[in-house]
Amino acid sequence: MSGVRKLVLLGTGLIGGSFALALKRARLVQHVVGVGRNATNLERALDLNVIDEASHDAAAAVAGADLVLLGTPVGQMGALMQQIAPVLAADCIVTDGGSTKQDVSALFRQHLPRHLSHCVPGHPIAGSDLSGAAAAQYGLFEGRRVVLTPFAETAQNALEQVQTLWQQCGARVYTMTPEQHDGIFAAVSHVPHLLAFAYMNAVLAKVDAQPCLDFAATGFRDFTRIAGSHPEMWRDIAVANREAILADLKACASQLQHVIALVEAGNTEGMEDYFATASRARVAWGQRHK
Ligand SMILES: NC(=O)c1ccc[n+]([C@@H]2O[C@H](COP(=O)([O-])OP(=O)(O)OC[C@H]3O[C@@H](n4cnc5c(N)ncnc54)[C@H](O)[C@@H]3O)[C@@H](O)[C@H]2O)c1
Ligand SMILES: O=C(O)C(=O)C[C@]1(C(=O)O)C=C[C@@H](O)C=C1
Repeated sequence: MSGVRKLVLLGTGLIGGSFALALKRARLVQHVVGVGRNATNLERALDLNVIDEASHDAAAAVAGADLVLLGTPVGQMGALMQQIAPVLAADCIVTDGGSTKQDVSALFRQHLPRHLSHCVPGHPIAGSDLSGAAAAQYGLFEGRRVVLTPFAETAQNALEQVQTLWQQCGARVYTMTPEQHDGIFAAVSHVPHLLAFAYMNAVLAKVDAQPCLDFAATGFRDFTRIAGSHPEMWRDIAVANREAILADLKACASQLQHVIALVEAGNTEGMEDYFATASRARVAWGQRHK
C-alpha cells in the first residue's frame, strides 16, 4: 500500500486518532472516517482534524475503505466485525489496536472467516492514561514497538502493508503468536494496571484517605498514574486475558506476602537484599529503555 485512500476508524479515540494523525502527517492517507458511539467525541475529532468525516454506522462507513482499524475496547470488537463482514471490499485490510490478542484473533476467525487473508491483528505498545479523540497525539508511536500477530492465512502483502504503515508512524514492528503476546503483556502491562487500581482503592479505603492524598508526591504520582486509565478498556482486558493475569496477580500476591513477612520480622538484611534485587533490575531496564 503506497498510501491509504480511505481509512475507517472503528472507535475514534487515543489509539485510532493517533494512528490517523501519524498517517496524515506522513501524507499516507487521503480520507479518514471516524466511527463512534459518542457524538461529542466525534465532533471533537472533526474539530481537531483527526478525522475528515464522522459516522455512527460502521457498515455504511466501511464501504469503499481500503483500511479499517478497530480502535475500541476489545469487548466491542466482535459486534463491529459482525456488522462490517457483509460489506467489506475483498481487498480491504482489517487490523486492530487492541491490548489483548488471543480473544481478538478468535473474533476475527469467528466473524471474518472468509477475509482472514486481509486481517492483521495488532497492538501498538504505546498509549497513555488519557482517552477519547481529544487525547490523540502526533508522535505517539515514534520509537515505540508494535506487535502484530498475523494468521497463517494472512497474505504476505497485507502483513507488509500494515508493517509499513506502522513503520511510517515511527514504530518498530515485531510479530509473535497471540499466546506469546498475551503472556508478555499480562506481566508488564495488564497486571501493573490492576495493581495500580488496587493500590489506589487501598488508599481510598483508609480513614485518613484525604490527608494522605493531600500530601502525596512524586512517588505516589509515578506509581498511580495508570490508575487514572479508562475503566471499560481495563475491564475488557481483564476479562479477555483472565488466565495469564490471574497467574501473574497471584505471583505478585505471594511477593507481597514475602515483603510483609520481611517487615514483620524486622529482617533488615532480607529487606535490603530483596529491595536491591528489584532496584538493580529496574535501573538496568531504565538504561536499556532510555
Ligand atoms: N490507552 C492505551 O494506552 C492503549 C494502548 C495500546 C492499545 N490500546 C487498545 O486500543 C483500543 C482503544 O483504546 P483507546 O485508548 O484508544 O481508547 P479510547 O477510549 O480513547 O477510544 C475508544 C473509542 O471507541 C469508542 N467506542 C467504544 N465502543 C464503540 C462501539 N461499539 N462502536 C464505535 N465506537 C466505540 C469510544 O467511544 C471511544 O471514543 C483498546 O482496545 C485498547 O485496549 C490502548
Ligand atoms: O502509558 C500508559 O499509560 C500505558 O499504560 C500504555 C500501555 C502500557 O504500557 O501498559 C497500556 C496498554 C497498552 O495496551 C499498551 C500500552
